Amino acid sequence: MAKDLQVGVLSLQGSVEEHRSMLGKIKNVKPIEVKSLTALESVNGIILPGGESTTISKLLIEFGLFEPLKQRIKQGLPVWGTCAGMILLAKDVIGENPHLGLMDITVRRNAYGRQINSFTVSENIPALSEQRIELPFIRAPWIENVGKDVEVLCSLNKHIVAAKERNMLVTSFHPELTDCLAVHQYFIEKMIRAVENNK
Ligand SMILES: NC(=O)CC[C@H](N)C(=O)O
Repeated sequence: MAKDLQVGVLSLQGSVEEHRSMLGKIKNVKPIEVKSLTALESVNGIILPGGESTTISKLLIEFGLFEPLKQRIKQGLPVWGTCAGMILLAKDVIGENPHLGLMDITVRRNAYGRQINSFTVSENIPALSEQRIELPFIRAPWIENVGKDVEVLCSLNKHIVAAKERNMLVTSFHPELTDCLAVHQYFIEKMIRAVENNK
């Protein structure tokens, strides 16, 4: 029988509950609230949720998690950044200093405009799911450039909104606000379970 995976959600600010509730619906997965070093050390993978990237970055420093998280991701911990989480992972943020600076992407914050310009589209992303999935965008960033090791998973109107580089997955949109578990399942099976099976 497959061993339970401890899947963390960085729980400092943002859409934390939504991700935890999605993880709670997946078999053999234990959602873990990560806001301490001990919790960070215990997880097999981690989700950096949407919210406000500058706030989450400051809180990471305040809680003493910034460097430890950065190191664990560098060492191969599977990570999925949604929206603000994508901004946190980017090596390059247009007009601002980067935060964790780990993934070879250039992102534009609030690229789609303000809260009022939030929208949902339905797309086929064969790399992530066999079903069509709903993609809610909320003051979302997009990716303007990717480095050579980055795999582009989805573009909308020529803007990249989902990508992967080694152990890092990023999406501009919020699957945790839909009732479709496909992207969570992808992260767990294809990224976390894959690493665990190779240990
Ligand atoms: N829904 C989100 O995560 C929005 C991201 C937010 N606009 C930021 O720049 O951090």
